[in-house]
Amino acid sequence: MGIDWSWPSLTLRPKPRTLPLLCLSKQAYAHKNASFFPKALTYSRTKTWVSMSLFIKTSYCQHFTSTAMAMCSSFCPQLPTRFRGRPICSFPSKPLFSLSFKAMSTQASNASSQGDKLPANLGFLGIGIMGSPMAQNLIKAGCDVTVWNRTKSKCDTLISLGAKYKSSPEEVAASCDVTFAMLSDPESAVDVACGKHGAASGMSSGKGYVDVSTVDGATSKFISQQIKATGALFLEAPVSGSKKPAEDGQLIFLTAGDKSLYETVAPFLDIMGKSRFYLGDVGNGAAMKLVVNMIMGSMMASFSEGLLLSEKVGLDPSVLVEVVSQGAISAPMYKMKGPSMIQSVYPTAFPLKHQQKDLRLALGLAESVSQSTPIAAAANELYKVAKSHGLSDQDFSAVIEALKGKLQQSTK
Ligand SMILES: NC(=O)C1=CN([C@@H]2O[C@H](COP(=O)(O)OP(=O)(O)OC[C@H]3O[C@@H](n4cnc5c(N)ncnc54)[C@H](OP(=O)(O)O)[C@@H]3O)[C@@H](O)[C@H]2O)C=CC1
Ligand SMILES: O=CC(=O)O
Repeated sequence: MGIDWSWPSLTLRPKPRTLPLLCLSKQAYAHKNASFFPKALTYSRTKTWVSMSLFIKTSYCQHFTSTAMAMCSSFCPQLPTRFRGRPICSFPSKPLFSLSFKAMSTQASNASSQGDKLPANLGFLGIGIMGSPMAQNLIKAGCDVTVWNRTKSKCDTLISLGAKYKSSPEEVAASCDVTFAMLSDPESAVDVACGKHGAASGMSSGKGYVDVSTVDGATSKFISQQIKATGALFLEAPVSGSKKPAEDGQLIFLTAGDKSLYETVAPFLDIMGKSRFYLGDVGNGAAMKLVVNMIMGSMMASFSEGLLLSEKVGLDPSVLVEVVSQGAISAPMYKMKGPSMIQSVYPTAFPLKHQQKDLRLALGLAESVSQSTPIAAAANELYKVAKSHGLSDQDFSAVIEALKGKLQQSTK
């Protein structure tokens, strides 16, 4: 086996004082203590965890060691929660500095012989706006990734980066230990998981299926049943965070389902994301995601009204964006999307059709528990109007156009 003993490279702030701090090993992972420093646990192309010494800035040491100790004492803390007593685990998963690994040692036999076998091959189904950067981050981290997408050409970049390609979800699932899926909506998620030549046909005991698409709980439970009927494990793991967070590995995973699969895939979630929540039974991750996106859809609709109203009364909407950004109602979304909305430009990060789908599903969730959600219902109508104006594939901030249409009609 080719062994390259060069040091992992480390990005530090200017002129750091450095000192040797610790050595992480597969044994650390076996004791479930290594999650406090996920980027240090890199899975090599030769299918093993690596031991490595790290050098970090002196001033980080106190924070780092106390964090490490806290995480060692409790890998999976039960945080107080009002969510119907469901267990919630949250892990901020980014270290205080970034590492890029040039080299790995090769001790593959040790890892598997000691029962801490980790997934060797990852599958990724659905190479769209989100799936592409997520899979790319896995590949760049050294994972062995096999991809499939309905439109094959979207896999080309990933293949050029080293991904393998299979011609059906079934073949991907059959050849991989864990398969991730990032599909548009409930219909496509079911089709890819359970349809003809779907992933379930290639699943079996010892494998895992992680659905990161945004779907409703009923859909997720159906997929879970189909996957688990094969003997495999299932985790729902929708993400909060858009195209840029996906590119930057800064997503927030909202997971639920098989806890052992959650633990198995945690290092991979940490490559793609900045934090992860384990929310208990299948359906809870979907519900959390829908509530978050219900709020987001209403916020964007309200922001759109504000931008247009400010302009109509003679204010500069870009000053409004600045004022909002400095106050208690600030949200990164306003500052990020406001300037382009003022220019009537909507470069797609989160397609409007997906935001409307999420509002529709959230309203269904609310109805299932007789919760009144009039603001979200009104926002949903606005997104439906925007869709009917042909804006489905624009960014969801294009919802402002639906209000312009109404204003134009009402002033005629
Ligand atoms: N974009 C964002 O900011 C975020 C999106 N999400 C959620 O992530 C999911 C994916 O979103 P995103 O990547 O933006 O969407 P895209 O529209 O870019 O990608 C959708 C993917 O689903 C595939 N697909 C759609 N229909 C089918 C079908 N019938 N059979 C097989 N494959 C199908 C598409 O394949 P093809 O290329 O062939 O069309 C594509 O790979 C959605 O559930 C969305 O709500 C969550 C967080 C953020
Ligand atoms: O689902 C969209 C997001 O930005 O999160």
